[in-house]
Amino acid sequence: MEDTNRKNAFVGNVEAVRITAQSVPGLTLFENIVDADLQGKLLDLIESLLDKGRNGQLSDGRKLKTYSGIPPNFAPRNQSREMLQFGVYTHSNRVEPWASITPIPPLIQHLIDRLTSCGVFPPHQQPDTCTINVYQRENWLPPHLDNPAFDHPFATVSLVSEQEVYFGRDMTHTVTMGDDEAAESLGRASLNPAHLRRAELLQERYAAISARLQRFEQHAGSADAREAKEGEPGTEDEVRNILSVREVALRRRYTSMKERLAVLEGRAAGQGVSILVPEGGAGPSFFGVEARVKMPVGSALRLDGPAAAEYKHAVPPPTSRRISITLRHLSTDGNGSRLREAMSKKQQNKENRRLRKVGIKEEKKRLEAEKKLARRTQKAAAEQQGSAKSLPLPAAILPQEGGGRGAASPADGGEAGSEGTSTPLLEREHVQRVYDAIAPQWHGTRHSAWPRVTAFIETLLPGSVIGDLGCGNGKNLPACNAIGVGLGSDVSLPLVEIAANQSRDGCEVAVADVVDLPYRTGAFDAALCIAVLHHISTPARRLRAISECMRVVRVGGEVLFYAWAYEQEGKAGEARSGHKFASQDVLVPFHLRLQSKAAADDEGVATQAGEGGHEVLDEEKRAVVFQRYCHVYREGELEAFFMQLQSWVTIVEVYWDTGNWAIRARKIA
Ligand SMILES: O=C(O)CCC(=O)C(=O)O
Ligand SMILES: [Fe+2]
Repeated sequence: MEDTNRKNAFVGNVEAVRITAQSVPGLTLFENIVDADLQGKLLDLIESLLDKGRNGQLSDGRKLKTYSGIPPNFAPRNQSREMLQFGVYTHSNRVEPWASITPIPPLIQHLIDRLTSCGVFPPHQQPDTCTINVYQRENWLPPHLDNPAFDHPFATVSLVSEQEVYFGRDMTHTVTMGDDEAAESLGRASLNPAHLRRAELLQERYAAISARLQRFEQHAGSADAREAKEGEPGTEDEVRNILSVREVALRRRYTSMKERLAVLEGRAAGQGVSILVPEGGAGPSFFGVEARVKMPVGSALRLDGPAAAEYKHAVPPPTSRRISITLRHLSTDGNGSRLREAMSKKQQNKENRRLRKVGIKEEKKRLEAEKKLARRTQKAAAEQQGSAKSLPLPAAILPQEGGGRGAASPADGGEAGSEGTSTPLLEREHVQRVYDAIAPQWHGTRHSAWPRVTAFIETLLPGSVIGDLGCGNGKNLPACNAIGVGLGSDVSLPLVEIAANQSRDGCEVAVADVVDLPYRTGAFDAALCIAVLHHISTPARRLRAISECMRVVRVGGEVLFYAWAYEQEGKAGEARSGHKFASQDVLVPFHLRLQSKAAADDEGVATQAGEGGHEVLDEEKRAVVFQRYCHVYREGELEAFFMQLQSWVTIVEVYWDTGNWAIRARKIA
């Protein structure tokens, strides 16, 4: 009785309902369906049920699913909202008719009656389910079609604040959480959301980097140039040149991304759809939006025909807290029985199992990530080993300090008077030539940065300019480019050529010996020198390589060095390589499969160091065996070099990682 009175009172208070057909077929907006008085009463009911739900008090002796909070795994993305449901329970767009839930309350039934009397619902198909969505400012819903178990039409009433709803047949979305990207594209390659997001990130990075470059340029002409020693790049002009080369490279990448962005936007416009990116960068972006419908407070939006069946709808984050009430009718099957009855016990069990799985999905993801890290660490150890045992290096072919070069002849380029900067024959034959020849096969098995190297890169400030000194095939460069800009150099041209293509937009790389780097003093914010020092054949050149790496970072910048360790036994629980070295100076064989050798010969890469190298054919294994020179470092040996640089370099960290000694050092002056 009480209910009937209310109904009469409310109907009398509402102004004429305005009905607007929208551009999407089957979509109709009904304005002024709910007046302030009815909204007030609905909000009182909703707030009191929310209070009870949050406190676990919505129960009639059984556990009721009437209230659901935001699932913890959705919370970081805000891709959700609090919910109250009546009649039938739905969860992530799945209908679960067997779940215990409160029946439709009289006030909601009153709202349904009102909608029916205004022509929103046909009298013969009154909604029997209700979902109330409570959105905080950052909450949103991704593009979706409502579960087909619901009849059409269905309708949503909007309360508290005005809200836009998006429609699009191929609408997709991505989510950006600060600097993180969780691409959730659902197809449509022509509007690949990941491309778009990359462009935005690049734009942010560009701004950060160009601000830094400007500051750099202001100082460069004064302090650095004056301090520059003879023979080092550092005069004002040289500084400006290097800066402008770097800036041109950045600008080129930036421009190419901007162009790609414009093409995407143009293509979208040509298809009559738009791309909507969140203000401030964080939040959901929507792609392929064909219509945007503003729902005033108190309006109802009815979806029927194509608007319900073909067009996805999405709810972007509201400008302030918003509540919606969606009213739907659960389908009947051919026999007139409800889905609840039609769903067999077996199906229900299957569904329950699936839901439990969803519950442990997060845990599984975590375990998978852990396993992946362990696999990568093992792989790093395996990469280090090579397939065959190393041989001690005959002492005679080791270059001698103080001008002698062992077996190298003067024509090979003497070291006297050049402070060890010209590459000795041993390194040219047993390092550079080997890598030149094996580059494609090497690249095929070295895919990503080692975990602790990645961890170091990820500690750097966004926009950092990072040198990868001895970059090999460039496997560290994508991680550098994800934070800022990575510039790589390596002694092997074929490897550098591979490295150039490691990132989608290309990488800035150069051919250089690490003992003589072509970069201006202080050019980088940080640098890597990974698996390089063990290929350097004399103590003078090792010292020179370390000080070159330190020279090219700015004061305050850090360099991470990794070099192969003589000690191959890790501590208990650590990954170990199991390798035993016969001596500290060794030749480590690399088996180049014959096919690759032929391919390499075709490209002329194996012949760069001249014909008649050291490699031998192993017909049985169908491989050409190259010998890589390595000097493996004993504990403390690398630190000793740093002692000599004490006045301007300090060691921050020393550790053993899967068969390598690692040193993180900072430039302090
Ligand atoms: O809150 C809205 O406006 C729409 C809600 C919705 O689409 C849904 O719950 O399926
Ligand atoms: Fe929906």
